[in-house]
Amino acid sequence: MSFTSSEGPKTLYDKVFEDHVVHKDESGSYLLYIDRHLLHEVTSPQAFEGLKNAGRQVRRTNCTLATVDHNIPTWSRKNFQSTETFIKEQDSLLQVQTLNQNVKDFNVPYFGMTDAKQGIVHVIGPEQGFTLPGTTVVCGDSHTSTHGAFGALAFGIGTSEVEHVLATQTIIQAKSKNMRILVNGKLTPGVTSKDLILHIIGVIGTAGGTGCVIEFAGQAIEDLSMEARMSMCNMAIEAGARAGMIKPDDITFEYIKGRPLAPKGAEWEKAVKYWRTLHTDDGAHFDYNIVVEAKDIIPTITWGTSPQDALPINASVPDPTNVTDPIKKSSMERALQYMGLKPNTPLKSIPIDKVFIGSCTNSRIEDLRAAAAVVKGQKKAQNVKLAMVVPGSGLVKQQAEKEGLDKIFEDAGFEWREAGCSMCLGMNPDILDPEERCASTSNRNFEGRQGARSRTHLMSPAMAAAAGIVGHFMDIREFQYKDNDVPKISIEQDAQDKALQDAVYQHEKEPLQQGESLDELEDDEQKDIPPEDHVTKEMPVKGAKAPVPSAMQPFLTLTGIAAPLDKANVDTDAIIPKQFLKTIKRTGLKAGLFYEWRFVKDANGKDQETDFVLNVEPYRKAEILVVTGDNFGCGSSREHAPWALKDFGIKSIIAPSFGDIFYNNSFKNGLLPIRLPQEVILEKLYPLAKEGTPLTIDLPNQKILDPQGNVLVDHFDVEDFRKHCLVNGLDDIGITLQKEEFIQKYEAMRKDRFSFLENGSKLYIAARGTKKSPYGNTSQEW
Ligand SMILES: CC(C)[C@H](C(=O)O)[C@@H](O)C(=O)O
Ligand code: SF4
Repeated sequence: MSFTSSEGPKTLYDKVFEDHVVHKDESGSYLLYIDRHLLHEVTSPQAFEGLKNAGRQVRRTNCTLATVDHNIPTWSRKNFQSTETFIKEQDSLLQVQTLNQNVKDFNVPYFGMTDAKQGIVHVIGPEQGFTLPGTTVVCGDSHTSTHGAFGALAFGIGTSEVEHVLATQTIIQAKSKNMRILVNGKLTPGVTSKDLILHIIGVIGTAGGTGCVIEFAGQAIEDLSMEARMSMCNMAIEAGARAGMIKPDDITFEYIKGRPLAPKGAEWEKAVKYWRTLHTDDGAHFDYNIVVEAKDIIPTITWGTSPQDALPINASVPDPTNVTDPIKKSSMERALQYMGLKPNTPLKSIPIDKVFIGSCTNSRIEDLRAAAAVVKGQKKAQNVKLAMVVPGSGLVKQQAEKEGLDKIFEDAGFEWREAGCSMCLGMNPDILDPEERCASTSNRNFEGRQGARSRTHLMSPAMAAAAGIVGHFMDIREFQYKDNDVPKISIEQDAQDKALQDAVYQHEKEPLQQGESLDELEDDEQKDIPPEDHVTKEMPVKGAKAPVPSAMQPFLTLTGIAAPLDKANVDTDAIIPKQFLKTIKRTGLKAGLFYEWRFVKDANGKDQETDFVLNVEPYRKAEILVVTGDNFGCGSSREHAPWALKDFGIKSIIAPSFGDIFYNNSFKNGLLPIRLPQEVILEKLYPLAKEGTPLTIDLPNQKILDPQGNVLVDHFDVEDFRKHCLVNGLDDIGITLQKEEFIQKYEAMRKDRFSFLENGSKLYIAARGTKKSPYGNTSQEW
């Protein structure tokens, strides 16, 4: 039974999407059921607060799994006593404590700091078998696209949507376009999926996938291990896509089988039968088709401040004098200045200061093995001040230690750390000093990403490790390995992986009795789990007030000063840098808006205003932003970006295109993003904004006018449903809760057809409070 029935051949995305439609309204907007919801401490506090204020509960705790990752220090937890003593930064501590409390209040399964299963949210989901093919997976985090490697429809959402999913287990979605990136042939030795995805982003650009779900297909993709597939899909968001997907196959099933939250026994068989139907049908329509020849790709790194600034390692730093497009030329000049690079310098000759091996892109066991293979028997270069290796989860760490990888790194002078996001974003103490250059396996090289004025170059784990050994970037294919016994840049899944992984899981459980298999034990455990449907439905919510209708200010007509911004690819890290994300409130973010662009430090370390447009009259009172370049709000899912803009007084942003998640988040906060062709902006709106002339945005009539009432733009597009909500100041959750009947109908169908999804994270709800800490402490968070 399907809730929608479109005829004809379908793409993988079409199939998964259609199998989750709860309701489609007249305006064409869909309500989709969410199977898996991951939570972390940065984007959830305001969502839980919203639930509490409205007296709402978590609809399905067993579809939910929480962990801490962004804020936590990566230094040793051997002497861990309490979160309070371990986390020194008070704002980081507050976010972690808030999550600790929220998971208790709402009975959400949680891997806290004393749990060996804790780790980066996109590492733990797959590792536990929580992420499954054909599921919808969301998280208040842009790199949720990672989970698409399993043939799941997985995408990042903002905090308002986190609240929506917690309350309703659904999300309001428009259908995306289908894009296929076909990678023909085989990758050559030394070339990994990280090189492949950097190459692809270099070709299609960071806005290339906007509005699309990308399916990665072809021989080179099918040959990839699950871990390598995850690195690919992880960075689909850097190509601007809503999600990345790869058809599930035997490699996928083999990876999932036996994981703690994966279906077992007959449910496993039923699941695999369904999962085998999840592939693009012959003749299915793709809106965009891109073909890449695997043999053409060589190890690739970034030189600039956007993931699209990717080049083969044997290239040189680009020269802006060769660029004619003025916007591209000036952004290249700025990037080179920021990165401290001279045009035409060979990439291989650039020295580095630090190495970071980690992040949700490349912190899994296979990544660590590839890096260890390079490092084995070698020593970190003298000029490299720090090389740190941060495993993606406690379980990855344990496995690496069993294999002796920690020793290999430490012998070479690399630091071996505890799991977390770490220097990928530096919300914890792991940051670069100003102007330090880092060889990093992460996914974003934005300005200030790894610390104020930091310089990030993205690359594969083996390339980052090699840079740490020789002290500058190098082509991994030319690297002289010391020890031939260790696997070199393995792209294949090692069968031993899972055996070891299973051993780790087993260690986590009660010791097995003689003759008892792990499978049997898990089946028994699952029998003990109380029959759940809406486990928390009757649960009193601590701190809950009487239900209040939450409504926004209606948006009708806006007349205001429009600030001109002549930039492309303005990412949400630039709109609101990471240090301002450590709040548990939605307000008070004005001071952080465009912080690195609005302020410089004086000799006394005090903030002084720059000549950035919002510091100049009359734009200090701007209510509209007129942006000339594409892809405004790309990158992170942080809803703090629209919160900060709103706090400043901005109510509408006009740009040629927007980052998908930012676009969504804006509407949820009463902020109107308007897409217009670049030539219209340049000809009609930008000149008026430059001279300080106010603009009028008439949302009901979808027009833009000048102060005399002359029509400048006689039509802009906005989806009916979004317009309806803005014009009437309506709250999405309230609207969705009125569709309870449809949600229940879907859930009844799901219980039958997708019974193998029912348990979800229930194992950890039942187990809560009974397990011992692997570190031997009695933990309050356990
Ligand atoms: C903090 C979170 C909102 C953010 C994201 O969405 O990506 C972070 O993980 C990042 O990588 O910038
Ligand atoms: S991109 Fe970095 S900060 Fe964001 S979830 Fe991944 S590891 Fe964490």
